[in-house]
Amino acid sequence: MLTVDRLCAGYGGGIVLHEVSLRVRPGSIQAVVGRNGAGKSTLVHTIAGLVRASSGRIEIGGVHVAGRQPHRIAQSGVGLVPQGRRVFSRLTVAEHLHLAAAPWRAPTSGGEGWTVARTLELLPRLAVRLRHRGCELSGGEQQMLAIARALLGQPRVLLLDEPCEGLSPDLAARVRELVNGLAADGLTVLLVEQQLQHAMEIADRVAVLEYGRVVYDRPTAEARRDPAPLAAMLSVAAVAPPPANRSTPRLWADTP
Ligand SMILES: Nc1ncnc2c1ncn2[C@@H]1O[C@H](COP(=O)(O)OP(=O)(O)OP(=O)(O)O)[C@@H](O)[C@H]1O
Repeated sequence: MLTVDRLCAGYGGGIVLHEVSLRVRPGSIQAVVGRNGAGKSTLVHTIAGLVRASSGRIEIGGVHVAGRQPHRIAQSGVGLVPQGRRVFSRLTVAEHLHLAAAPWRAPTSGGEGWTVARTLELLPRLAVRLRHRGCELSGGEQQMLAIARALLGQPRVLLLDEPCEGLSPDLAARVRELVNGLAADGLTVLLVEQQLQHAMEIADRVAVLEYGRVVYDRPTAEARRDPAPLAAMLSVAAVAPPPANRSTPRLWADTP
């Protein structure tokens, strides 16, 4: 369970997040949408410890982690897939994976844990690119690598900051399928998305951030039944397709 309670955070004394509260259950996906500059990245960075919370609580499985160093928060079971992937251009895929799979990282979820072999099974495209450097990968491959790297940290809470940004519609749909499968396996997922429609395809709840405040947070099914408030907040058509089946994680094998 990820609990964020009246969280305030910002930069250089300025406040960006104003008393943000969210609760994300294990095995569920909480989408956070909002306009550019609303504070979505600041929220995931604060949960990951990259931005210091000025007040409020962040709990992972009931343990208060706000104020800890980022590596301690990662050890508590928080994995971050950052906006823009942030893969190292000069390191190979194999080097990224072996660095991320540090042996001190025991599974925090009590499950079998993520190994390099298991991530390659989930994301077989990476297996054929092991010797390629970050700068030689396509956008989709870089995104897979960013997700694999986060999984190797043995997260029980996965934070994804616009993982579909810049991907073709087909690849973006596969990333969503993958995220959906990870939630089906029990991960707690907080997904920052620009596209409301895409968020609603897989999320259990949708929250809207506006000027750093949560102005909407409802189950997706409810949002789908009454899309007008969301549409008004985001100035978009909030018609979404029915929920995706969350049963089996699908493999992502073919060429992106
Ligand atoms: N490192 C930083 N230093 C100072 N201000 C920052 C920093 N990062 C973000 N901000 C400011 O915080 C506010 C929220 O930015 P943030 O990146 O969290 O928004 P966002 O909702 O993720 O936007 P986008 O959808 O464009 O990625 C903005 O006003 C931004 O200028």
